[in-house]
Amino acid sequence: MAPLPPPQLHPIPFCPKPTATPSSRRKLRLNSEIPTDSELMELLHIELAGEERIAAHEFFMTLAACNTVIPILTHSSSSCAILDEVHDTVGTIEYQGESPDEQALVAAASAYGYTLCERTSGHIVIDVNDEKLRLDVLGLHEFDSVRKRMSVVIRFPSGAVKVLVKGADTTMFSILRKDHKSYHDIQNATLNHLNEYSSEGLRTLVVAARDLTGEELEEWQLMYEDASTSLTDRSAKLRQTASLIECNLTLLGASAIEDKLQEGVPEAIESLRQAGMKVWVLTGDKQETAISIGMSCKLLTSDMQRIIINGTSENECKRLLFDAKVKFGVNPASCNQISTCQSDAENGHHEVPASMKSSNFPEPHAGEEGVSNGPLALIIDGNSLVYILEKDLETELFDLATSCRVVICCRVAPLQKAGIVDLIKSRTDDMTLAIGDGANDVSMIQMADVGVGICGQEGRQAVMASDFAMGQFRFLKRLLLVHGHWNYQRVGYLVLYNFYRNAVFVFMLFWYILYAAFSTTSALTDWSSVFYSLIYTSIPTLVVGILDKDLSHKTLLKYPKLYAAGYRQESYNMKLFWITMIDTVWQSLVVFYVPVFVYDQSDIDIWSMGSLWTIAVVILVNMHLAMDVQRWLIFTHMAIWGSIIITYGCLVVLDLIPVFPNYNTIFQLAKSPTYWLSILLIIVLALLPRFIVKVINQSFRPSDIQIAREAEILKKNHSYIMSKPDHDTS
Ligand SMILES: Nc1ncnc2c1ncn2[C@@H]1O[C@H](COP(=O)(O)OP(=O)(O)OP(=O)(O)O)[C@@H](O)[C@H]1O
Ligand SMILES: [Mg+2]
Repeated sequence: MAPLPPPQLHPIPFCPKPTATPSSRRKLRLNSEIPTDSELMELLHIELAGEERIAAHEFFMTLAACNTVIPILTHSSSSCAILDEVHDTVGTIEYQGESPDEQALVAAASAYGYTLCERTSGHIVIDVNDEKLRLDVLGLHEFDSVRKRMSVVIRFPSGAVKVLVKGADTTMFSILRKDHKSYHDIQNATLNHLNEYSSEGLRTLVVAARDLTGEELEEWQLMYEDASTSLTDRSAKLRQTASLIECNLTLLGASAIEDKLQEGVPEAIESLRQAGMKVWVLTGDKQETAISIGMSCKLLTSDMQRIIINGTSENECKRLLFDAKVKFGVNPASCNQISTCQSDAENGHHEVPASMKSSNFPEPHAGEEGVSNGPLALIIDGNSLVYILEKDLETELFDLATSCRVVICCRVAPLQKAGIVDLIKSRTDDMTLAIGDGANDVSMIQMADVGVGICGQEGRQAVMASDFAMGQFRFLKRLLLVHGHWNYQRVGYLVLYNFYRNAVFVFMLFWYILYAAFSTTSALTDWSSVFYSLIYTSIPTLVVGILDKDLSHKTLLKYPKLYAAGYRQESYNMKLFWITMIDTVWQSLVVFYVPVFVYDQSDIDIWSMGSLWTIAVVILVNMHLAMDVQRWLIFTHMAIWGSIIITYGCLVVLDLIPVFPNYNTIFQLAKSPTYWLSILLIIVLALLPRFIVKVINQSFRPSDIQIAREAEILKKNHSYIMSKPDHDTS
């Protein structure tokens, strides 16, 4: 008998927490916000006979049974366990599960009258149009990203045993029964529907089932038992067991689920791109779905030229890559700076995209002579990646991919996602960032330099494997553009400052050793040497390192290009390091020699000189820091000026102890104005070159950050003046 075309489940809006609708004698119903197809509904309510009716019945039974969703009765006087009892009360049922897609499918099945209402380890109960069916679950082959399908073996009350399977079209069509005479018609009709749905950006699934014979069941049961209790290679054995029964299936239908983009995804991606990052999408979804999602998050635009690589053999992939390179004039990539970031642009229940950021990433070659005019977008599928990543075609892919503005890899397995990140990591010096929300993103998150997990509805595996966790994709913009920028500036400055802070002190001691002709005497007390790093100068370093901000978060979010300072290494680079070191040598010479010259003709003792050097160097490094502080807070004032006061306090205390050689020195010194004037002279002379260079740089060669800062300050002052009442401004 030729089965009729399979029923198509119409796009179902995702309904995360459906609740029961109060209707008399219908005990467990979800809130019917889910739109249903009236024709299909009618079909499902006629007598269970005829191929179309049976296929529709089995389709919804599969949706309700083939999943790992757990129904939770939150408020009900009824119990599904009492199967034959008739209840008038209404229960509220909620579905909980790892996959939001499955929750949506179970909710959809419920809307069509197939309500999953109980699940234990051994059985499930499905309410089929008010008749409760208890089905024994003999085994479950969980979904995995390699098989891209899942199956469940069910014994029906009639004694028949069936395997119900659902999965991605790519892996489902190969395991369907092909001897059926109308197989091709059904397959083509389903494929057309699938293409239609996926080009609308919907996530599609194919549903199929078959009866198991007694022998098949026996053989499978033996293998399943062995595999599920195996201590070694368990997942491989289970996969092998699954393949035993996941074959010769009858196609029942296909479903499509809308996976809405999270709020703010297109804007976030746009900002990341403006900041100079290259965004790549790595998804397990179908190509059409991925392209549609790419369009809706504005990653792909209509003016882009698409290079599609869908090879089925190594040679074909090679040819496609080569042709694309020739056609679009792609030269071998010479870039050495790329960064990656995988982004979950979708709703929490649909993890997805991966991306790469580049600083000096070679700009797309599109637009070259006789070639193309628009930017390039590379779309490549998982099948091709099998040949490309595992063979010697990586270089070709790298050249092509780095020449494209956008890269979308679809139907990729978790390890392929990691492979792509590795491709960029191993061939460039740039930082890669991967972001995702599903278990299939874990390998990629771990492979990338920075892994970000989104706490979505797909479980917590991605979050557990990540360096940073966030609730939504759009927060990535703030994480990178604001916190990334601030942290880079702070760390860059602090590294230089700490080198300077320690080196200026050591150089000062070094000049003394030279001056004293290596006499092994010491001018500074041991206490001063220890306290210098520990007390006198440590707190300002910490406070500025934690609290300083060069620009406000508003400016940084408004002008994503300011992020470029990071990958241009503006805050810390070799040039800056050596300039700082030269400045350090100058400052240490000033600190040491000014007192030497000032007190040249006096009879001052060495401990007094040491005391002067100590306080001078502490004031100097704090003034140096004060010159660079960008945002003055009460804590910054307290830390910087407080450190100088504390240093004086410590010197006074130490000089009060008669057994110390420096006893009383500070009291003698502080009496004379020469002491105070020499400190002033040291500070002015030491910081003068630095001050002049800063002024020249800011006036004649301001960086983007300095310009933005100036604009921010002027605007603030301007708005302050504008907002002042008349009598104030007058
Ligand atoms: N629970 C499931 N049961 C059966 N098939 C599934 C299930 N979840 C996903 N699939 C199918 O397997 C495919 C691959 O899933 P996978 O989780 O690797 O990627 P994805 O969820 O589509 O995309 P992303 O990379 O964005 O997570 C899906 O596109 C879908 O067709
Ligand atoms: Mg997924």
